[in-house]
Amino acid sequence: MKIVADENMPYVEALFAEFGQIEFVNGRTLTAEQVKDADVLLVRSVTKVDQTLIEDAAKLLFVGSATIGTDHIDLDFLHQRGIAFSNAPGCNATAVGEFAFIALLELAKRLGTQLKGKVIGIVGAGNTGTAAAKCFEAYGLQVLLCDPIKQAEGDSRQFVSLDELIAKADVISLHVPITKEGPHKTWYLFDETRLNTLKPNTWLINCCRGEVIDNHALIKVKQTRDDIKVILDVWEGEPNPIAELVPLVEFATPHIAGYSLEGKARGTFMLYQTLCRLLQKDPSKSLMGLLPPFEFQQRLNTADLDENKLLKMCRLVFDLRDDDALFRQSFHTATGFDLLRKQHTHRREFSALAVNPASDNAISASSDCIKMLHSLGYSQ
Ligand SMILES: NC(=O)c1ccc[n+]([C@@H]2O[C@H](COP(=O)([O-])OP(=O)(O)OC[C@H]3O[C@@H](n4cnc5c(N)ncnc54)[C@H](O)[C@@H]3O)[C@@H](O)[C@H]2O)c1
Ligand SMILES: O=C(O)[C@H](O)[C@H](O)COP(=O)(O)O
Repeated sequence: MKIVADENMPYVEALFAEFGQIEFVNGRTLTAEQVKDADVLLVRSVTKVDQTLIEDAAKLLFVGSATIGTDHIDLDFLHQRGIAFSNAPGCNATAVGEFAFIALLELAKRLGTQLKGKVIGIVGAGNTGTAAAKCFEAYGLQVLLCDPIKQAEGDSRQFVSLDELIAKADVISLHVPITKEGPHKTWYLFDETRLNTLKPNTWLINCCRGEVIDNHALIKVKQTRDDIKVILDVWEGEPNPIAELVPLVEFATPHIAGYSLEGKARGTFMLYQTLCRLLQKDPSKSLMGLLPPFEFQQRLNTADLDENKLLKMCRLVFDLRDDDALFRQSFHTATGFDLLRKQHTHRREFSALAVNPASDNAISASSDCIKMLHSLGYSQ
């Protein structure tokens, strides 16, 4: 069996070698010629899988995308050809939720203010939106959810309309898929008109898909409204963000919100499980067996865990400032954006780090802080 896999997908060798020969390819420049004799194709969000790419791949039985989003896949064409497909829903949701939380702590620090006390509006209450809400709620923040689709399906959580969310939230975090049609289409959901309705001093963070915000309109609005603060992990026209926008953004990263080692491992592992099912084979590997331990010990006085100290704890797993600095240095070169992603050092999720009270410090104030850290996702 021949497996063609994106070279930037960790753990493919460890999980798929048992099925046959693996050929690693550059997913961005993948051609029909390279996939024509593949049985299995494993891709990331940068590969457009459509008729042009796989028309001649007569043996292709499975396409797997180690991503949450499926906007790069022509699902109808795969269905027509009878090729099995799986993405990896939820694989990197925790990573995205923690990214949004850490990024907003960083923004508060940079602006000399506090995240504590802010009202957070989450647009799209699926896997990543829910993971983000979990972090904000663990920190005691009020969260408003907007998801008309889930609301219509009878989801038991409380929802608000987008207009109400914009009017009430201090922070807006975007977590929708990109859709170009229908009553809830998200392409340019935040166009110039909507951006102009943001209340003064709103913080806007996008870690879903770049085109959910009209980036040209955002430049225009930011030029007259510096009170709005923006964090962007995703950009219109990736891998070529509009250069003029970058200096207007407080934190800029190259589509790596989902890049935790755990998230990457889960993504590849979910495709492995699907292929095992398809081939009616019992999986011989385990997810936990893939992840290296994260060893770190530090004595913290958690009795007074203020926001500064909380941010320091978050920086143990992910220091967003490094990615922001690297992005500004090299996003504008021809291959800069993709190289930043390829060379990204996968961070760990909060769960990789165990937090326990020191035996001589088990007073009730510290145990509240420890409970909060555990609710955020740190292990016991
Ligand atoms: N930056 C990254 O690294 C990264 C990582 C993972 C996912 N993503 C992107 O984030 C998107 C969301 O991921 P997810 O796992 O939460 O997906 P999901 O499908 O679990 O949730 C998306 C939610 O958005 C809701 N929605 C759709 N249209 C809406 C609208 N107009 N208004 C409000 N809600 C709407 C849906 O009902 C759904 O509940 C993915 O499709 C992917 O494009 C980015
Ligand atoms: O849809 C997703 O899962 C994310 O956007 C994902 O993090 C994209 O990462 P890539 O596949 O480009 O490595």
